Amino acid sequence: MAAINGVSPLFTSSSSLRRFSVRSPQNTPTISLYSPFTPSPSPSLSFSFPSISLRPHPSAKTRFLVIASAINNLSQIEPVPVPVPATPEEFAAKFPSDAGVYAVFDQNEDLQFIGISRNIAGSLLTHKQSVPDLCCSVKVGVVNEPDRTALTQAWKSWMEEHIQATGKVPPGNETGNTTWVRQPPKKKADLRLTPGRHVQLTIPLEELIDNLVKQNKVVAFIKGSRSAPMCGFSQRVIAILESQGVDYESVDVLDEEHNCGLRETLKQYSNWPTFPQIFVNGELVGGCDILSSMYEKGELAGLFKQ
Ligand SMILES: N[C@@H](CCC(=O)N[C@@H](CS)C(=O)NCC(=O)O)C(=O)O
Ligand code: FES
Repeated sequence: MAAINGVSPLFTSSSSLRRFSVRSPQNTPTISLYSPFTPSPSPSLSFSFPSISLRPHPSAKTRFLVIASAINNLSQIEPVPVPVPATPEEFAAKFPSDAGVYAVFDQNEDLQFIGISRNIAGSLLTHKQSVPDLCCSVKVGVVNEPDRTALTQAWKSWMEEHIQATGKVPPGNETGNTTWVRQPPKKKADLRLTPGRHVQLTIPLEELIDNLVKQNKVVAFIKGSRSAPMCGFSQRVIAILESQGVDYESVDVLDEEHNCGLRETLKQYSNWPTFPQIFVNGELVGGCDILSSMYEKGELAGLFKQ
């Protein structure tokens, strides 16, 4: 059963909202609406999708004035200005951290994007930080019992309303527009010992390795790149390092273009015959077995703190 709460712009937190129920005559989903407004004539409203009528919740001391409705009344919700600066505290105070739908407007009050979120305040903060100019005010609708169907229905309802009113999809919802999509954090590039085979360095490879492991706190020599390890042992150590949240460098020993000769020279430098090889503070810690064992014993945090 879906329940949807429209959040009024006049309130700074969801806890201060009053709740009303909306029930369809055919007993289709109950929708709860929050309204900041004081008594009004008993409301009765029909929506095209889904077909429902409004009436005050029996326990409500005040009656519902149809302004802060959620799914079929996007146009009737006053937008809430987005706080600047964009801090988690400001957003948590101003917007609910519940699941629901939200519509974002730019400074010209043009609707840019309609989104679904499991944490509306969190999503809005991310948007404000990544596209501040497009994110000036928002309308928010909290969805109670927010299963996938209820959320999708709420989103679809707002989207249909906007398309009906303007004849177009908000730019941020157009196919291929990734402005509002959370991008996965970019992985660091692997380090390279040389610019390429075409440049003949006069510095011996041992010295390059020595500099590299001494100038970087954690270095993993692996087969393949950190984003696409070419061997299960290397993959395992990358996963372990990532799980620790440690800032580390990686070097691909199979990259003969930029690390020509590294595979054999490193074995001599470290006196260790296999890869991966993990160095911390210029010292070889070991390979996959040793790192895995330290991980299982919970010893890695201490190692990386040194
Ligand atoms: N037991 C080793 C497993 C790693 C291993 O056996 N690596 C092999 C296969 S990837 C290797 O590097 N052989 C030398 C080479 O390929 O040059 C560890 O703990 O790291
Ligand atoms: S490349 Fe075959 S086991 Fe590592």
